[in-house]
Amino acid sequence: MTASRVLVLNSGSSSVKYQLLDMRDSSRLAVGLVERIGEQVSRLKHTPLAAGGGSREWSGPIADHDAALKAVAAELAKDGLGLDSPELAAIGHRVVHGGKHFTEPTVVDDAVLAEIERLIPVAPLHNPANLTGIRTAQALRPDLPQVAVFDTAFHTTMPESAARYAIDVETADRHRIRRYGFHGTSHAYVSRATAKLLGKAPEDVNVIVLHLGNGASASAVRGGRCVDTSMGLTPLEGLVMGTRSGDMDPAVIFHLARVGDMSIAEIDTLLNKKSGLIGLCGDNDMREIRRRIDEGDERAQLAFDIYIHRLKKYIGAYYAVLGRVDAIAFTAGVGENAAPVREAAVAGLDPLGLAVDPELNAVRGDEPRLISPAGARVAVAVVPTDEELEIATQTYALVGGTDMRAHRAGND
Ligand SMILES: Nc1ncnc2c1ncn2[C@@H]1O[C@H](COP(=O)(O)OP(=O)(O)O)[C@@H](O)[C@H]1O
Ligand SMILES: CC(=O)OP(=O)(O)O
Ligand SMILES: [Mg+2]
Repeated sequence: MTASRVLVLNSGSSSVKYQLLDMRDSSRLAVGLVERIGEQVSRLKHTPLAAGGGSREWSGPIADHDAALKAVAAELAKDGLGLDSPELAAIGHRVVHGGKHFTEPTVVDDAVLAEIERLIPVAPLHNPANLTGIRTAQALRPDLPQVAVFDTAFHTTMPESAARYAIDVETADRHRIRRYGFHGTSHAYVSRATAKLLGKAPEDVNVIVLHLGNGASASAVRGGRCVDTSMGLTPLEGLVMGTRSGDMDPAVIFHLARVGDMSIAEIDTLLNKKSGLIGLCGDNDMREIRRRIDEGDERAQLAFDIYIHRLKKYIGAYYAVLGRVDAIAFTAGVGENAAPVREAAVAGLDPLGLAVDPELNAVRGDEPRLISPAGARVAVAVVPTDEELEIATQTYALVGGTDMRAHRAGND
């Protein structure tokens, strides 16, 4: 029996999403989520799809990502899908910051671990959790290849004109300050899937991808290669997000330090965790914000308007960067589910060939779909992302499994 399973771990600052896949047909054997790690009550939800059973939920304290992964391993073992299985070929890890160095999925060794650790200052919310996930997985299965798939990799094709900040070149180079971009696994997957939806090869289409989750980013993809993206040195730049400010005058930071008497650590927390939608209206969940707007809540409406204004600016900017745009693709939690966000983001852009058909926009579903009117110059699409499948596919290909690229969205 050849090992054909891949476990994918997507460790966030306070959560772990995981999937166990059988790469012979890319089917999911189990999926799950551990949330609120480090809080008094953490929650684990495990769904053993292969076993046909329903979801199991568990609440209780899970102190850190090490404990979280051990709890996941215990749940998998209950269904005979434990990490000790000889059918497991590799474990694939989402690693958020890979710097300039990692342009491809990489089998983890000590040097790779050291580099991920060195990048912690530029991804303080994400890289420590990614590292713990890898180390715990290594301890559980020292014989298995651990593969790191980097959020930054897809963006390494950006030209210097997009990747560099206009600051002193020597200072920037000394501290490796440049725009790296994130959510690259999603931007890559979704731009390919969008080309497929249009019945074209990725090389032949220019796409603006809007990844709108809790973290949010836009990218301009020309012929399958990223030419610009909205996140920068860290995942703080760009769009308005659930808890992050996105773009603002950097002098706000000096002002808060000098006049507001705040420390750098306090400002960091303010901009990363207490800004964006939650800072503007007290909620970071778009469902809740829409509910409040329907009740006439003005703060929620203003937060929504600021979110949309920024999104629209990026659509315009990337339209100009690409020159010719074939499609705009909405993805991730907000992009896939929030029809009012999609409608508002393209409202008034008819002169650019952009419009949304209200009936098509109201359709819900898991499949990629067009929401622009028939005959529109630019296709507007909802394209569900699947970072876990993409990580599994890249991981399996790297460790010598059958190259599943033909099965990936957009390539078959
Ligand atoms: N039905 C829905 N309507 C509007 N927004 C939704 C819906 N479902 C999820 N969301 C939004 O998606 C967000 C989470 O997106 P997701 O891509 O899962 O984020 P992340 O991976 O960054 O945790 C939630 O904060 C919520 O605002
Ligand atoms: C990089 C990033 O912002 O990731 P997430 O959306 O998972 O927080
Ligand atoms: Mg996400």
